[in-house]
Amino acid sequence: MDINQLIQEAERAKKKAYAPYSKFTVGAALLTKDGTVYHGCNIENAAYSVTVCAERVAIFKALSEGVNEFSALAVTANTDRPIAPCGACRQVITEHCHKGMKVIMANSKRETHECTVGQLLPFAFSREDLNEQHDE
Ligand SMILES: O=c1ccn([C@H]2C[C@H](O)[C@@H](CO)O2)c(=O)[nH]1
Ligand SMILES: [Zn+2]
Repeated sequence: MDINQLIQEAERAKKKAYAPYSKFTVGAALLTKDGTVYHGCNIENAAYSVTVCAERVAIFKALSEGVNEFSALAVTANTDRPIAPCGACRQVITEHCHKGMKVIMANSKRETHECTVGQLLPFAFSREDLNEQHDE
């Protein structure tokens, strides 16, 4: 699966978005090591803060099926520049995807921007920081 195909999968996922409040639809496509693609779309809620982004939906779908080895993530929306995942999603992506994994950001004009997970969230707080947890 090449990058353009993965973006196309993200575009398909975007069509399923449930975004009646923002009207801002987002699609994500998560490629697993074995070549399976998990789709994600944003799912909003009348209690706005309960909304889940497309990226996290894709990751949580895979994890909930016992799949946790990923090789690329594509995200797309109707933005002027290729859509950049929000901070909450960057934290979740960092927890479950290796540092060198490619993140492909795109928009509906098929403009793209690529970076690695490590570049997406430098100096990330991670599970390693919890190892030496002491009370004062
Ligand atoms: O990277 C992003 C940024 C935003 N959203 C969603 C959340 C909300 O439903 C809407 C507007 O923020 O877009 C995503 O799914 N992914
Ligand atoms: Zn997000």
